[in-house]
Amino acid sequence: MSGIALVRKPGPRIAEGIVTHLQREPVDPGRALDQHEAYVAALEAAGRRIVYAEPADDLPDAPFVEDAVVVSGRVAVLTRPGAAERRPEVESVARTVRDLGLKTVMIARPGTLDGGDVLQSGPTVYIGRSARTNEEGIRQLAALLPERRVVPVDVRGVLHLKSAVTALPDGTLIGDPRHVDLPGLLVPPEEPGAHVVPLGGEGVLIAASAPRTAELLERRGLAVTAVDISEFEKLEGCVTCLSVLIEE
Ligand SMILES: CN(C)C(=N)NCCC[C@H](N)C(=O)O
Repeated sequence: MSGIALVRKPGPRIAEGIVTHLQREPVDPGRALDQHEAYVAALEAAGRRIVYAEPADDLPDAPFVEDAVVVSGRVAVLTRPGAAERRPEVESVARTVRDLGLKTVMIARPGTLDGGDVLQSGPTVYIGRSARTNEEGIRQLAALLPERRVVPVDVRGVLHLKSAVTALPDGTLIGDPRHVDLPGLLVPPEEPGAHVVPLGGEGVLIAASAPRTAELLERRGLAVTAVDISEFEKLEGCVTCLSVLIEE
């Protein structure tokens, strides 16, 4: 698949990232960097051109780059993250997407929106109503993407919509009905199995912590690549959070 994957390397302060629903565990920055390199290599092997946002080593959660920008076609919506300490991440991501020639628009106060709450599947954009994304953020994103069908979704007990549900290449939603009410969910056998990144065609990227889901998806004819992202999972990250896919 052609296209870009926007990513950002984890910095030495990654272990200080925000933890909301999990018990804090020690995070090894060196291991996180190695895992990030393997994640990037998997996207590259799937044909993506890798573009790095500039390092933001003072901002521990900066590698979760998906929360700073939502890209729809050639429009990049710069977010206003719900956690105030994550807002400084957006400026450098804005520079990168402008350098790529995307038109930038932004979510403005009092709206809050994290990219992790935005799940795009075909013509539909599901937007999580979560502790990070408010009603005004949803309203603004819908107004900025008038050609898309926007579906707000309540999120319970997890950080983001995409902590609970993502989409397979055929549009099937895979996720956990304890956290979202969406019809026709394919329920994965383990929690991190709810997170997939489409790699093009029948390819999907998932976390190595979801081996039974990998088997389930392979039985459905998908080509699964698994990557170990344990250090990011300790900070409530998942495979989607570490990249933004941009079509060229
Ligand atoms: C879909 N997900 C989960 C994301 N897009 N982002 C994860 C951000 C994790 C970070 N420690 C935080 O609490 O903000």
